[in-house]
Amino acid sequence: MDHAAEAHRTDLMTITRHVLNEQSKHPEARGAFTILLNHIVLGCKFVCSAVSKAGLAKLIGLAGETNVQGEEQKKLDVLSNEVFVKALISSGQTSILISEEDEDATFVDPSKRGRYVVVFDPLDGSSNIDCGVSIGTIFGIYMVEHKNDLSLEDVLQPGENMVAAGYCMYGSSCTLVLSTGNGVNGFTLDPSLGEFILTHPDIKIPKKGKIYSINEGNAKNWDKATAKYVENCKFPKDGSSPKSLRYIGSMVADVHRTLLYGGIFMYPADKKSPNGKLRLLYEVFPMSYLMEQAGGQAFTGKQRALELVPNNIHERSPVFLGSHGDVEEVKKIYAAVEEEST
Ligand SMILES: O=P(O)(O)OC[C@H]1O[C@](O)(COP(=O)(O)O)[C@@H](O)[C@@H]1O
Ligand SMILES: [Mg+2]
Ligand SMILES: [Mg+2]
Repeated sequence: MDHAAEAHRTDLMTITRHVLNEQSKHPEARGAFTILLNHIVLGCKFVCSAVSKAGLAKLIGLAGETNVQGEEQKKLDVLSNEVFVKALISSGQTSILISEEDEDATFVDPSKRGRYVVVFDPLDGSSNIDCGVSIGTIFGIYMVEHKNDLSLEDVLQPGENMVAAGYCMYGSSCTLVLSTGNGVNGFTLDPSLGEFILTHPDIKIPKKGKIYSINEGNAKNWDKATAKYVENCKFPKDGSSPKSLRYIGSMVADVHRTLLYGGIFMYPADKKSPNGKLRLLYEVFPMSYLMEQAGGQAFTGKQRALELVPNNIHERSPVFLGSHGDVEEVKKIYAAVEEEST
């Protein structure tokens, strides 16, 4: 066999094997992270299976109503939350969980505690469930030094302190994108094997893209800088071609496209929502972490997103993320508008 064929053969890699390889780079690691990740993967497979039956579940009773057997049908976002909370606690590796669906932080029982704090959006883009459009799960992972005397301070850390982040997209295929701080890799679930296989190794976002992604319905409330940037996407002053607009309304799907094709995804602050819409801990931070790891940028309109320090677990933040060059343009426009006003 020649070398090329040999290399091709060794490329078949499951997500577990990939994480074990990463672990071997840290001699002090004892496998706790691998166990945690296996449980996140389990949660993703579970939710993927539930999402694929979402339309069928409606045949026997609307979500949130009672089905013909008299059983309560759980809404998919509630079900997904239960799946992830159970999967994470039973990993034995978590200490605090923050979920979009739970008002308060969950402090894991000391007998089941590990060293990791997991922040997650169990089902992102839930308004798209009923029309079969891609939705997903987003997660970020922090590590705590100690397992006792834990407080919210252990969670309210800047995004740059995360040790890993990722998302799983439930779309035409089930795709898990992960970074453990050493680049970004994408895995696709082979349903017949029940395994996530490495299909997108070492993802790098294009330096500039041809797509912008924003909810244009909010235009009347935009600030000057956002309006100017979007105008420039449509009528570029440098004579280049206008960008195309794509907006799905599921952050996971919009960010996934941005990561693979390049361009920019924006959910800015505006007059109606001065902090934007997206949640800092479990939407903005994990996606910003992945973008930076793939060579892109994430900016809030004022600063690098990953440097923000959250004040509360469900805090919101504006975000502009994507290709390095496109986010750079937004930064320049914000700086110019700021200078004009001083
Ligand atoms: O409908 P809008 O205002 O454009 O908001 C879309 C954004 O809201 C979200 O759906 C919020 O996520 P949830 O479904 O988890 O609440 C993002 O996925 C998406 O980017
Ligand atoms: Mg969400
Ligand atoms: Mg959600």
